[in-house]
Amino acid sequence: MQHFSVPLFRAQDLVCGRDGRVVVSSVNFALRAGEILFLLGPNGCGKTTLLRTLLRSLPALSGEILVDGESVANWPSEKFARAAAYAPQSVKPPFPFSVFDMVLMGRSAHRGAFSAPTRADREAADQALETLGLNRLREAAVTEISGGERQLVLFARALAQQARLLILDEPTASLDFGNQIAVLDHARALAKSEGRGVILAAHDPNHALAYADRVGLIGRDGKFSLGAPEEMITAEWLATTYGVRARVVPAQSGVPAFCLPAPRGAAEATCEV
Ligand SMILES: Nc1ncnc2c1ncn2[C@@H]1O[C@H](COP(=O)(O)OP(=O)(O)OP(=O)(O)O)[C@@H](O)[C@H]1O
Repeated sequence: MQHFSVPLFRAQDLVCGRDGRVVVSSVNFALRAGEILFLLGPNGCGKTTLLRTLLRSLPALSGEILVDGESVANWPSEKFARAAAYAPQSVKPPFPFSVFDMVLMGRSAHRGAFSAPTRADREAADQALETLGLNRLREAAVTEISGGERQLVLFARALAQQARLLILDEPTASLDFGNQIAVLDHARALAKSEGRGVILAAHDPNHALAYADRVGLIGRDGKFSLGAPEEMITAEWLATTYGVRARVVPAQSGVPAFCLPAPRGAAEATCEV
């Protein structure tokens, strides 16, 4: 039996890169069932590189990845895919699969490569479409829907995979305000009600302040650092990382902390911390 204190997922002294060049270093974290980890950092700092390394689709330059305390280095890909599901940044697929077939692809880890989908596979795909309000697009070609709709389809495909760990690359980037909150609420429900682990790359610090249990920051130098959201997302960090003056309002009376950027040229007094 799994001891309760063993994290669902752990990255240990991980160094990630492209073509042998180090992009992100000093990655150390343990994610427990029920936790949400946000990754934040400027464009090009290495969030996708790190996520793809965690997923083993890019080789780690050094370090180790463990699921339930076991190194995944030699796991067959089907076994790893049953543990970890991925929704990439929105991409336009090369073939006009139907939305339903695209979501059904999330089930391929649960059956042999050449086996027909089972009833359980179809039910899982239907459930994911229903959850995200995508039923009306069920038969639409994924090449003929909007960018935001395609992003929801990629999230639905990851949901259909029913893995214990969800890795989401900017899942709200092309979504309207309502769908951003719906996706984040759903990710939180999966963590808090079903005990899944969620790792999510994002750009909006307010999303991390409202939804993260912990935040991993990647600096422009590629160094990874980890902490509680309000420890990591400070006015100083926003200024040095993005050159944005902002006021960070601490959590109070059930309202999560949030940051309020001041437009350049606005009076200094508007963003006192
Ligand atoms: N396919 C690739 N081949 C080689 N280098 C790449 C490739 N994709 C990205 N890079 C480089 O790797 C570094 C990290 O890129 P990555 O996409 O991981 O950053 P990111 O933080 O996810 O960026 P963004 O916020 O813009 O999505 C950058 O220097 C980028 O130019």
